[in-house]
Amino acid sequence: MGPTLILDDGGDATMLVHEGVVAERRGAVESDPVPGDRGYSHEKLVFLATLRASIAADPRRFTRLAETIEGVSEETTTGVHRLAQLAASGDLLFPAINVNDSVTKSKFDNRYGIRHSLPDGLNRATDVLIGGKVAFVVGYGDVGKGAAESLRGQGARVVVSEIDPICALQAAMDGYQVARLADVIGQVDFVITTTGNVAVVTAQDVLAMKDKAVLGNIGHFDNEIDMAGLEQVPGVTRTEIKPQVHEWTLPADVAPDGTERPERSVIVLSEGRLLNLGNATGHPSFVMSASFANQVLAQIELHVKADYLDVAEGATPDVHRLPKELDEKVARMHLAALGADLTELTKEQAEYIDVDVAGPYKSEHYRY
Ligand SMILES: NC(=O)c1ccc[n+]([C@@H]2O[C@H](COP(=O)([O-])OP(=O)(O)OC[C@H]3O[C@@H](n4cnc5c(N)ncnc54)[C@H](O)[C@@H]3O)[C@@H](O)[C@H]2O)c1
Repeated sequence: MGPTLILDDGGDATMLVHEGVVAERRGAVESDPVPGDRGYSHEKLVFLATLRASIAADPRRFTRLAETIEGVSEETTTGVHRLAQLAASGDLLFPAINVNDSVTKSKFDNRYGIRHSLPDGLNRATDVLIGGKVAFVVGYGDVGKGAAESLRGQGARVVVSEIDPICALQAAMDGYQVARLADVIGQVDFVITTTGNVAVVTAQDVLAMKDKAVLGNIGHFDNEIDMAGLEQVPGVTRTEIKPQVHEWTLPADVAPDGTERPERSVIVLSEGRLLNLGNATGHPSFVMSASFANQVLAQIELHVKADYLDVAEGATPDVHRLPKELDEKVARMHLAALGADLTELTKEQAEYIDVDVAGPYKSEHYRY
């Protein structure tokens, strides 16, 4: 018997099973994309090569696996996005629990974890002083909020870009300059991507960067910064300063506005992959303890087949969040280690605000 549960981070194992089933049904794996194609990345090539090798060795491996798997719990924003796409198209093969959107995951790991591990990565990689410099954070979601806060804490002047007006307004109200990357790129010393989106820093953006500026991604894949596009720039060279730290020398050229630009270079961290993992040791264990407690609870829910995971006759599986009671339980379990004393509701207060003394204390749509 094969595995019955997947515990995923980024959706790779889940996608391998789903795309494996499709490829086995078709008897072939899709052809490799080339630089410039939608979805091209080094990871995608490795993914497709893995599928090809699997089908050659065992043409029904993923079909069998999909039959025994009872569900998946997913750790991160990008993986949840992929699950949501599969559920929307009716192609999700088993129920999924979105661990990322437990409050005790995304509002803690994505924010407070990044607040620790972003400066850790920058310092270990470069030891460049952050104070007094200009730092640009692309995206102001949970990861962007932690990134901007940590850079400001180091004394940087932080500029944020957003495509979502709510997050852009939050950034402005938090006191950050909100600007488009292209408008200020020539003045910034650090560019950090936090979006989980594709090509938010293009090769043209890199060409416009200040000499010796530092560029890093703490969002997701190496296509968030268009690394494949950067490699294609004529005359560009890459020198390894130390593992995971590369100086990309850009040839003298003429900018789109006609200005002549001399030879210059930018420092790219972790080859465009997650810099807090490549240049440092990721998040500290305490914040990951909250994330992994959610994962353990989600795996138990899948194993015992909690009622809300049932798939109705004729319906397709869906993506669920953990019940709020369990989210509160994770937080409750971490309070004592920080010396935090929780106030207990009186029965009268609980009735007044219409909750149970034991929780949950907030409605599902409360945003924290
Ligand atoms: N490095 C790590 O350790 C770590 C930890 C947690 C999450 N992540 C990853 O970080 C990424 C972001 O996670 P999150 O929880 O902050 O997600 P989120 O959805 O809360 O935030 C992403 C933000 O990026 C914005 N955005 C999208 N495209 C943009 C663009 N072109 N320009 C500017 N802003 C843009 C969105 O509007 C959104 O506000 C995900 O890929 C997630 O998987 C990484």
